[in-house]
Amino acid sequence: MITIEHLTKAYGGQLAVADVSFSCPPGTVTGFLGPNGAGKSTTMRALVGLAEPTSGTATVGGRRYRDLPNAGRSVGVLLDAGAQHGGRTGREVLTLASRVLGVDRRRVDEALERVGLAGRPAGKRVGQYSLGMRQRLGLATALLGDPQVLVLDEPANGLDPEGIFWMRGLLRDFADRGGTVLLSSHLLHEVEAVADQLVVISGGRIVAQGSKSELLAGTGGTLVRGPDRALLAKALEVAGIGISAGPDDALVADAEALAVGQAVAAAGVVLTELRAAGGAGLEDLFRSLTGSSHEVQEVQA
Ligand SMILES: Nc1ncnc2c1ncn2[C@@H]1O[C@H](COP(=O)(O)OP(=O)(O)OP(=O)(O)O)[C@@H](O)[C@H]1O
Repeated sequence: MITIEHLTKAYGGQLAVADVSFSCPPGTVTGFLGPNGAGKSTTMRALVGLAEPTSGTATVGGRRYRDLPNAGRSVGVLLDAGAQHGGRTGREVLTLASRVLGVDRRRVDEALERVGLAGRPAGKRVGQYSLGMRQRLGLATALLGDPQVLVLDEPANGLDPEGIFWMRGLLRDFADRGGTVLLSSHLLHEVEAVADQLVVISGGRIVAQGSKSELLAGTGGTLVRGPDRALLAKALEVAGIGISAGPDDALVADAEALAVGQAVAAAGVVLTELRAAGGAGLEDLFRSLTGSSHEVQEVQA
C-alpha cells in the first residue's frame, strides 16, 4: 500500500506540491495524471526518498522508503530512464543492480527476457539505446528485486504503440498478482486503459481522484446499441435507467456500463455495442480539470 498524506513540497518559496493525499491499494494500478509541471515527479520523488517533504508523509506499507530494509526488494522505481549510464551494456546495468539488491544473477536474464531486451540488445551499450529501450531497461531494473510495489514516472515515454500495449499488459499482470502500481503520465490515454483508479493533479493540488468508473459516471453516460432499438429502450426504461438519443441510432443511457449491461442482460436483449458515451468523457473531464491552473503557487507564510 502506498500512502501519501497531506504531502507538501516547496522549492525556495514556491509550492511544487500542496497538501496532496491519496493511497494506492495492493492489486491495483493507479494512474497519476497531470500536465507538465503539475507535481507528479515531485510527489514520486518524495515517495522514494529523493525529495524531503516540507510537510506531510509519503510511505510504502506504512514506512518511509529510506526506512525500508533493502528498499529495492520491496519497491521498484523508474524515475528517469534517460539518466542511465550510457557506457554500460543493458546486461551490465542489470548485473550491477542485481549485486546491489543481492538477488541471484540468473534474474538478470529473466528480467531482460521479460522486457524484450534479451539477445543482442542486452549486449549493446545503453548510449546506443533508443528512449523506448531505456524505458524497458529501467522497467527491468525496477522489476529485478521482485518488488510488490512499482513507482514509475512517465514509463511510456518513448515507447511505440506496440511497446505501450506491452507495458500495459505487464503492469496489469503485476497488479493482478497482488502488486501495487503507481504510474504517472501527462497523457490520459496512456494510463486510461490500464489504470483501476486515477489521481489527477494540477498546479500541485489534487483536482480529482477515484475509480475510473466513478470518474466517468456523470461525464456522459454509457452508449448502447443493438439490432432492436425499441426493445433496448424498453429494457433500460424498465430498469429505471434514463435514456437519450445517441449518434447513429444508438442510445445514451444515464448509468454506468455495468448497470446498463445488467439491465439488458436481465431483459435478454442483444447488444452490438456498449461503451462510455462519446469515448471522450474522461478526456473532457481531464482537460477541464487540468486546463486552467498551470501557474505555480506561492507558499502561504
Ligand atoms: N528541484 C527543483 N527545484 C525547483 N523547482 C522544482 C524542482 N523540481 C520541481 N520543481 C518545480 O515544481 C513544479 C512541479 O514539477 P514536477 O516535476 O513535479 O511536475 P510534473 O508533474 O512531474 O511535470 P512533468 O510532466 O513536466 O515531469 C514545477 O513548477 C517545477 O518547476
